[in-house]
Amino acid sequence: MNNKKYSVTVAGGGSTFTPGIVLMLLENMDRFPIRSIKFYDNDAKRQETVAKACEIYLKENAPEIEFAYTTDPETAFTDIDFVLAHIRVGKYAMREKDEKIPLKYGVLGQETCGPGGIAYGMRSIGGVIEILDYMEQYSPDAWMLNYSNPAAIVAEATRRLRPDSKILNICDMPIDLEEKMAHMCGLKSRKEMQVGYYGLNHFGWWHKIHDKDGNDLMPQIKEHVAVNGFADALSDTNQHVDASWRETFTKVKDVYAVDPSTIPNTYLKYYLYPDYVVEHSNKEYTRANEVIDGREKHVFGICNDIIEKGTSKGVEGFEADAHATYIVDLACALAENTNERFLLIVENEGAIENFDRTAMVEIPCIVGRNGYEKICQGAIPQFQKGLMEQQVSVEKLTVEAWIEGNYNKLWQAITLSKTVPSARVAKLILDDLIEANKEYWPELH
Ligand SMILES: NC(=O)c1ccc[n+]([C@@H]2O[C@H](COP(=O)([O-])OP(=O)(O)OC[C@H]3O[C@@H](n4cnc5c(N)ncnc54)[C@H](O)[C@@H]3O)[C@@H](O)[C@H]2O)c1
Ligand SMILES: O=P(O)(O)OC[C@H]1O[C@H](O[C@H]2[C@H](O)[C@@H](O)[C@@H](O)O[C@@H]2CO)[C@H](O)[C@@H](O)[C@@H]1O
Ligand SMILES: [Mn+2]
Repeated sequence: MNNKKYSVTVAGGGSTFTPGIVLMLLENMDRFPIRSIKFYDNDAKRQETVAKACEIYLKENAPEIEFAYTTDPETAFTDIDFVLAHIRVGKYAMREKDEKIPLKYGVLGQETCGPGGIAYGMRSIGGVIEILDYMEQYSPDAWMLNYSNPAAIVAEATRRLRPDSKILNICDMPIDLEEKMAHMCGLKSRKEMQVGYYGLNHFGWWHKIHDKDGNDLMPQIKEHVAVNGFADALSDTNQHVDASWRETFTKVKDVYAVDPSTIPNTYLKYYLYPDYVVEHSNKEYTRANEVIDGREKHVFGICNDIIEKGTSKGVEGFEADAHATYIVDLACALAENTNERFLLIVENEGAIENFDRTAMVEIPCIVGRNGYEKICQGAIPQFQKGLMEQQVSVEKLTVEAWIEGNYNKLWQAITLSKTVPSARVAKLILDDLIEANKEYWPELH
């Protein structure tokens, strides 16, 4: 280990995930020493609540770390080694619209899937590119670890618009699910497994899982998933106690049944059972409402409590986000050349042999000081290839629509989504989304 101490900027300082990430960083100081943490957000008021609480917590628990929060890009991005980016352009107010507008027309409403995910992508591209540009302007050697959603569309946009930038796009859903699979096999951690995985972000499959001695764990995991999905494999650190997440973890058994040769990502539910999802949705109260009434109230409640009391001592509820340790793992891999394996969202270039070379795919990679090397996944089956070809076209058309301001390409993107029944319905949804997103989308012609 070199003796360097790192300087980190959290972009989206006002995120509900920020306190969990800060505590997780503090827990990992032995392997990832930190000299400075800065928060950056474009909503000063939202960020201030999270920042003031974290400032108190840091003073009481790690006074040696310099801390600052700002809305000024130069202050935020100067003299840093890493940007941890988790912005939500349009915040929960727009997530709610993403979810409720499609439902008006009988189409599922989801944060990152279907028309809602496309709408969110059209807002996120500009925000993420702006942060990447600030980082490159003020700290050209820094790396951005991006988990701002919708990661598939954001990754395609950065491939098209900033192909040489130092950004790694990553998602924590496979990490959460691997933790559950490790539990199914009686292992302590997902790190005791080695996996083969292919797909797009929120659209992938495990096709190989071995333990450290090379034993095949797939039969044991399949036996469990066939009956229970991921439902009863919740780990102690699992945050998803909300009913909607439990339902999603259970539904995996039906997703698995369609192709029992692989283990699916939970998000495939939205593409393979969209009718079921719509039937089980409440048009008036979607996941955005659940999050506003749940996670957001919880996190901001704790922050306000700490600020009022002037101390974090005796205030319960601030918890390190255990699943987010992959962020430290990833930063360490880059900084310390650990050559650890991660599922990253990267340009295919033949890693999935029979799939578009330019697609941004989610596959295992080895990460070290000079970035990543992809691990070839070979040829994929016709079923997955067909689904992925349709979905990657949705993602590419969305990015093209954003770059060109092209109405028809966005209409095509929504029409192509497996969650949408026809071009007619796609147009109705699109026209409502345009109205709702005036403040955020480029003008479409
Ligand atoms: N990749 C993953 O697996 C994964 C996992 C969890 C969350 N996420 C993503 O993390 C993000 C945060 O989620 P959340 O629920 O905490 O949302 P949130 O709304 O609580 O936080 C997002 C913050 O981003 C800020 N923001 C918006 N646009 C910005 C911009 N242009 N520049 C700077 N800041 C900006 C907002 O003001 C807000 O404070 C979302 O994109 C979410 O989808 C990703
Ligand atoms: O509906 P939300 O906002 O609760 O969750 C949407 C996100 O879900 C996944 O992330 C989970 C993650 O899998 C889990 O380990 C833990 O960290 O919580 C996250 C948020 O609930 C998904 O990967 C994200 O992309 C979604 O934004
Ligand atoms: Mn994700």
